[in-house]
Amino acid sequence: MLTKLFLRLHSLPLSTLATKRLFPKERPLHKHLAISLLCTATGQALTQTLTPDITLSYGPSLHRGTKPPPQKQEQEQEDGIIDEQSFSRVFYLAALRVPAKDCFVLERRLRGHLLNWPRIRNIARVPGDEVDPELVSLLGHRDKGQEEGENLVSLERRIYGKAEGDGDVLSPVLYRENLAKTFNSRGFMNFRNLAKISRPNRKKKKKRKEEEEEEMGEDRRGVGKNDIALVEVVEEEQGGEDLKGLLGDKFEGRMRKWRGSTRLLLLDERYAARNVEDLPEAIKVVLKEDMVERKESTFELVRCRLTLFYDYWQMNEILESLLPKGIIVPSAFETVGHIAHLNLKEEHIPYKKLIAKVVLDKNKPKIQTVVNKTEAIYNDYRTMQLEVLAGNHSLVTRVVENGMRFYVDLATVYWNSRLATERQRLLSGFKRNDVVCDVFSGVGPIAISAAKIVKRVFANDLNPHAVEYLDRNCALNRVEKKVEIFTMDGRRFIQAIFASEKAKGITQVVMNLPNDAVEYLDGFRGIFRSRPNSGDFTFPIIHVYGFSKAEDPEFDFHERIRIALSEVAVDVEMRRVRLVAPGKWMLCASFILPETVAFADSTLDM
Ligand SMILES: C[S@@+](CC[C@H](N)C(=O)[O-])C[C@H]1O[C@@H](n2cnc3c(N)ncnc32)[C@H](O)[C@@H]1O
Repeated sequence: MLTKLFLRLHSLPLSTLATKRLFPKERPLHKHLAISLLCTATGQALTQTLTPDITLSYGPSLHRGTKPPPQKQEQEQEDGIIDEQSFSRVFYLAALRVPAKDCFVLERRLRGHLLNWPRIRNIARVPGDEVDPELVSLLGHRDKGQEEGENLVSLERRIYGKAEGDGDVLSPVLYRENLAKTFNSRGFMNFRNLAKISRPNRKKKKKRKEEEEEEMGEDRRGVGKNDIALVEVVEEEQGGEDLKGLLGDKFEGRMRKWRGSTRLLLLDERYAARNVEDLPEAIKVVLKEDMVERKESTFELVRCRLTLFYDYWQMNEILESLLPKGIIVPSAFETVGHIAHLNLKEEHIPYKKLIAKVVLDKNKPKIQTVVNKTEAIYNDYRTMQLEVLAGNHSLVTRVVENGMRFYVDLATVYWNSRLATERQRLLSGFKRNDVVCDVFSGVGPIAISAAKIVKRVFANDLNPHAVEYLDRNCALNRVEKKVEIFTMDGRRFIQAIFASEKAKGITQVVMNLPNDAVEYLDGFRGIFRSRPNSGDFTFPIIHVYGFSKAEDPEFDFHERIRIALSEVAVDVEMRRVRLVAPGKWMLCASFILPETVAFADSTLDM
């Protein structure tokens, strides 16, 4: 059943319009949700309804709308397989069909009355709404006082060489001659040679097309269905001239009024079941103005169906509906390059593959792999035990931080994107003449970024995989000449580097191994002991990271530093970096290596 309103000047005032013509069966929202099965004329099941949630009476929600009938047999939900079809929801709305060229002006005017749903454009397109302007000009416009019938006859003559009642068909030669005389340059499209002369060159044509698209403000690729939603007109006027025969199947029913390209302005869902006289004044004014201006309306009110697909819904909406009630929906994850890194709780484990699939689906294409940390970090290299739950199994990824690129293999090296801000802060304190010594460098986020600022960097890590990536990343960021790489235990590295000639210029030392770095501070005791006291020494600034669960984390950390250095008078600048767990702080302490420590007698047992 198709119904539409065709507004004509004489039909004013709008309140006199027969309400039933517009939406023959009023279907207010609550009724709509209550219907268990809506049947089409052929008796097929059209929709399955959902139990309405009274608390959610407005806006798109998986608890609202109706489910379209399944297209294929619903499958048992397997591990990690999501029945995407079960997330489709159908909403019925009213829309104004308007000429494409007017849609943006009207959108601005009617803003408060249009559909305002996230990610749904209130200017919608349906298949066949685009009409070649040349065809429109061939038909002419009724505004010019020409009857539609005349337009059709003239169009038929131009396309077929004859119209109904014209008698014999013209001979091809005469026909072409006739055409050549009457057509303007754009009318030669069907005749190759003539078309070549008259067709604007490709570049110009492309430019014109782009301009037209820009005018329309839309991307033609978005016509009809996209991945998140589909708008279809479900009720419109029947009758009128059928131009299908002339223009092809896709124009069936659409071109009867021959207005050219059109767009749908989706009206706010409150107006879904309203008749024209019940629409707000702002909309009625627009309709009236149109009729006055053009002698007959080019606007029509249609009923349409908006289907929202799996891709429309946000991650939390999908997870909420997938997971049993009472289970907290995992909402956050860390990302390292193309990898999403979950930290699932015990209660999530039975659903880990489903959760991972949703995370993957909702964060493509940036996320290609979803992993879960299977146990806390205990090993020396601070690497994580990861289980790949969805996507590709490659844990080698590329991260961009601070304008630098880093290759990382999460299976063998440490990386934490959450420290990016802290690293940035640390780097902001480095100067051109600094020489940096990164004792626990990992794949180089500090060392390599520092190398762009400072004179020289000595970077060390015990993990051979980390050092391999450090080397690769230095080359990738073109700092290989500035960075000298070592693979040693941190304490021995400190001893070795400060025993060498390199020690002279070292101004900054970074010790980012928060679990244990403070224990390595004893490595500085006596580093200059064997050198003459009058020598040219630089006492570097040491930046050491640590965790503290104490009530006064700064005091606690300071105490541990003093103990490690066996020195009471250490003037420390302390900063809280971030809360890593409830009650557990990560801190950064910065201090100048005390002279007493550097020349201390007690050294490490080598
Ligand atoms: C927390 S990570 C920090 C890495 C890097 N600074 C970053 O911000 O990504 C600590 C690094 O210290 C390395 N490491 C652990 N124990 C070490 C030791 N005894 N000597 C040297 N490096 C060590 C680990 O392999 C790891 O790469």
